[in-house]
Amino acid sequence: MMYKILDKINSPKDLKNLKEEEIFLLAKEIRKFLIKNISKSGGHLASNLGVVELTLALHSVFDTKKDKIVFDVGHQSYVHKILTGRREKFGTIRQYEGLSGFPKRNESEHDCFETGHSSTSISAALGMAFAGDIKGDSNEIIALIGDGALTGGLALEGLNHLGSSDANLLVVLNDNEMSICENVGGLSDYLCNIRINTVYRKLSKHMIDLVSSVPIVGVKASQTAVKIKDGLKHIVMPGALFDEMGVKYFGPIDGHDYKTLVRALEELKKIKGPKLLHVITKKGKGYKFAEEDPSSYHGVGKFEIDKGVMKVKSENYSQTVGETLEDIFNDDTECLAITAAMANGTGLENLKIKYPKRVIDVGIAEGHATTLAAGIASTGTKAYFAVYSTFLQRGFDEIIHDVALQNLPVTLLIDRAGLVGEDGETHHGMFDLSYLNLIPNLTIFAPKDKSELRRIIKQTHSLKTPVAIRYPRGNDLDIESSKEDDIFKWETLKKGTKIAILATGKMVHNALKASRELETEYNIRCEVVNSRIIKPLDIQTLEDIARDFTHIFTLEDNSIAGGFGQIVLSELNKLNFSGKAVNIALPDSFIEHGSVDILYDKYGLSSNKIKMKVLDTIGKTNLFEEIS
Ligand SMILES: Cc1ncc(C[n+]2csc(CCOP(=O)(O)OP(=O)(O)O)c2C)c(N)n1
Ligand SMILES: CC(=O)[C@@H](O)[C@H](O)COP(=O)(O)O
Ligand SMILES: [Mg+2]
Repeated sequence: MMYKILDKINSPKDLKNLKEEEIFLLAKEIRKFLIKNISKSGGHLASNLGVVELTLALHSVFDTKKDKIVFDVGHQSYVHKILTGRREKFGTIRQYEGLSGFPKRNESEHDCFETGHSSTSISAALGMAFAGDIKGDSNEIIALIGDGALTGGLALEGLNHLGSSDANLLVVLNDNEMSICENVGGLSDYLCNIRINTVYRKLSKHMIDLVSSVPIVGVKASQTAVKIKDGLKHIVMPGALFDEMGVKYFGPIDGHDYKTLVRALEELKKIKGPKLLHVITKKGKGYKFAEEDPSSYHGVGKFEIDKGVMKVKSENYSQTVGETLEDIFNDDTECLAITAAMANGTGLENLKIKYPKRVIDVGIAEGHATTLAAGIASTGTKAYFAVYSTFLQRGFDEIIHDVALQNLPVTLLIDRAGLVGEDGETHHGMFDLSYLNLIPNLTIFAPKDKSELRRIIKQTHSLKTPVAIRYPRGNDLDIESSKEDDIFKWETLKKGTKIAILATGKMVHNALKASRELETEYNIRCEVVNSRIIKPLDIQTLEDIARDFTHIFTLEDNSIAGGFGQIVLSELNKLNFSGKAVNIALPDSFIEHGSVDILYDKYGLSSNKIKMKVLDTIGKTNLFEEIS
C-alpha cells in the first residue's frame, strides 16, 4: 500500500472512525496524492491543495448521500472526488472517458449539481432549499464558494435573495485571497480587512465558543445562538455586511485546522436560516512552488514534482492578442482593455504591467465587463474586452442591449473559441458563432492563424462599430498566404475544381490537410477558402463559388445549430444553388472532455474525418469520372 490511511478511504463513512492524528496524516497523504496525480494528468492543483482539511471537515459533518454540497466553479472538487469513491479512477481525471475535472451528477451520487462556470453555487443551493422546503426534506444544503467566485454578479444576486429568505442554507466562503490572479474589488478588500484584524479573529473564535456552549439542541439552541450573535453584533463587527443583508456571518476561522472546522460546522448545523462561515485557507498549501506562486499553479499541465512547472514564454493566440494590443496602446493613448479575472489566460498580463490604468480587471463579472466596455465606448473611446468564448455567454444580453443596439466601438477578443480539451463541456467555446451571428451591427471574424489575428485586430482598430474576433486555445503555425489582402473578403488558399471547402478559423488548417490528402490519395482537387469574416458573409465570393462548384462544404468548430454553416446554407438557398451543400460542424449536443485531437476525430473535424466526409458525399463509386 502506498498510502497508509488514504488507501482505506472508499467513502466518506470511512472518515468517521479516524482519530485526529490519522486525519492529520490523511490530509498529508491527500496532498501527496494530488501532486503526484496532477503532475501526470494536469489539472487544477493549487485550489485543491487549499481545501483538503475543509473538504475532510465537510464530509465528516455532512452526509453527501443526502446533504448537498454545491461546489462553486467545481475546480476544487478533486478532494471530494477522492473521498467519495473515485480515488482509484483519479489518474484518469480530465482525460477522454476518464473522470471529469468538475462535479458531474452521472459520476457519483455525491455530486448534486454540475458546475464549471463561476458564481452559481448560492443560487443553485437556494433553489434546492426552496424545493426541499416544499417537499419536507430535512437535508443540509451548503454552497462552497471561493472569494473570487463571490465577486461574480450571480453570486451577489444569490446572496441578496438568500438574505431575504428563511432558507436553511450554509454558505462556506473559502477565502484564499486569490482568484486565478490576485482577487480584485471592494468585496475582496472587505474580506481582506476582516482577515487582517486579529482582534476580530480572536473575537470570532470566542463566538464559536459561545455558540457551542449553548447546551440546548434544536430550534431553541439556534434561537439562543442567534440572539447571542445579535447581541454581540455591535462589538463583533467582522462580516457586518453579510449580517446586514440577512445572512448571519461567522468567522473568520482557520481553514487548515480540521478540529476547529468540524466544531464550527457542527455548531452551525444547529443554527437554522441563512448563514455564512468565513474560512481562511492558503491556495497551494503543502507544495512549496504552489504556495509561492498560486497563480501559475491554479491550472497546470504535466510537470516534474521536484522542479515545478516550467515557465516558458508560450507563443499562442492569447500572447499575440497581448502583443498586438500593446502596439495599439502605444499609438492610441486613450483606448482601454478589460479582463474579467483572466488577465494571464487572455494574454493581457504584460499589457497590464505596462499600462496598469488602461487594463481593467473587473473580477469574475463578464456581464458587467461588457456593459463597462459599452460605457467606455459611448464616450468615443475604443474598448477591448478579452474574454473566453464560454464565459462571454454571461454577457449575451449586454452585447445586444448595451453594445450592439448603440452600435458602439467595442471589440470582443474571444479567446478559447472552439474545443478547449480537458476542461470539457462547461468550457468548450462552441456556441459563440451561434449567439453572435444573430446580433445586428456586429462584425465577426475568425482568423486562420496568429498573423491574421494580428492584422484583423490592427485593421479594425479604426472601426467605430462593434467587432467580435474569435480564436482558439493554444498555438498554430502560420499558413502561407497573401498578407496584404482585404480582411473583409474571403481568401482562396488552394485552388480546386467542383468541390470547395469554406473553412473558418482554426479549421482552415484541417481543411488544407484534408484537401492535400484528397489530392495525393484520390487525385481530387478541392478548393480551400479561408472564410475569415463570418458576419457579414463575403457574398460576392460566395456567389462565385455557388456558380463554379458543385459541392460546397462548410467547416467550423462551432455548434451546427446557428453556426457559420447554417448561415451559408441560407444564403446558398437565396442564390438558388443547385449543387450539394454540407455543413461540417460540432453536433447540437454537449461535448465531453478529452484531448482536442481525440474530440476532433470523434466529432468529424479531424483532417481524416473531413476527407471521409467529402468522399462519402461525392459518392466513392464514380468518384474519378465525376469529380477529378
Ligand atoms: C463565469 C466564469 N468566469 C471565469 C472563470 C474562470 N475561473 C475559474 S476559477 C477562477 C477563480 C476562482 O477563484 P476562487 O473562487 O477564489 O477559487 P480559488 O481558485 O481561489 O480556489 C476563475 C476566474 C469561470 N470558471 N467562470
Ligand atoms: C476552472 C476554470 O474555469 C479555469 O481555471 C480554466 O480551467 C482555465 O482554462 P485555460 O487552461 O484554458 O486557461
Ligand atoms: Mg480564491
